Amino acid sequence: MLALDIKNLNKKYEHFQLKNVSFQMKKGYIMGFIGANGAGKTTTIKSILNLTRIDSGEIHILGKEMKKHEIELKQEIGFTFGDIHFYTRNKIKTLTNVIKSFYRNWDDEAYHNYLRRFNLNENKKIAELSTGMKVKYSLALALSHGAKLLILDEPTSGLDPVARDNLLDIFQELVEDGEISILFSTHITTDLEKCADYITFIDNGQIINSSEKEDFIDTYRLINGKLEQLDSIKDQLIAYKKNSFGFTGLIHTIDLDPSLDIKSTLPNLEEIMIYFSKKEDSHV
Ligand SMILES: Nc1ncnc2c1ncn2[C@@H]1O[C@H](COP(=O)(O)OP(=O)(O)OP(=O)(O)O)[C@@H](O)[C@H]1O
Repeated sequence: MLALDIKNLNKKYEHFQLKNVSFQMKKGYIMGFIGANGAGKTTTIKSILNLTRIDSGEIHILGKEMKKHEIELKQEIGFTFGDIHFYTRNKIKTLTNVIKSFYRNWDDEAYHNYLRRFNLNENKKIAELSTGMKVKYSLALALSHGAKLLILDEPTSGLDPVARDNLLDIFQELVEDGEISILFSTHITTDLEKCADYITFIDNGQIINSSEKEDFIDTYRLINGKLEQLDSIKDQLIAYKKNSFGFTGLIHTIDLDPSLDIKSTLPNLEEIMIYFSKKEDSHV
């Protein structure tokens, strides 16, 4: 079963648009959603959650069409956007009491467990929370109403390395029994190397690739060549950088001619993102 099925999502702002965004996420897995600043991650997430109006497209969540079943589906979705701009003069406890009243399956025991695990004091005011504490509090809320799909916008940014590592462990525990699925956007590609099963990469409003992590990486090769080889391969490269030894470039694996005497290695996610960000200039 699919936790998420997005088809041909289009959304236009004055200076930006999501263009035919389509991807699917299987139930019980963790998908990392990556892309540079301004690539369209938050806009996609808000569109999925119907927090912004889309121009066209179809969104199915847990087998149901979001447009038709929004109220019911919102019970099954936990989402966070990190910051909290409301009820800031109130204590955590007060805001929780408001939020929990919206959820049929609110689990107080789970909520208090997460507060303890995240070292959060219910008597602190929202305005007194650090960025990392706000992220953790948002997550505690998202995790305490029996959500089957978690959609988290940059949940690890603002967290220190220890808190981030703890959170990634929690993600892995949550998906273990195959019932919960997690989509999270991030810039921190090492988080994905640790815990994502699937990667979806958005660049300038378009999905470049969405696949299992190993297949995703295997789609590309990083090559190191001599300057005199550059002309013969330049057109196939996604982008390249010249250096004092020659050049390094990113290429689609299928475009790499094995008969060429050029060293190639598997890139990491960060390298893939960096070269794509330079694609428009064709070289860096
Ligand atoms: N309400 C809006 N009105 C007009 N343009 C918007 C609006 N919200 C976002 N945008 C534009 O849409 C583009 C994509 O923004 P979005 O927040 O989706 O990117 P992102 O990938 O989440 O970036 P980041 O990693 O920086 O959070 C940006 O150019 C942004 O300026």
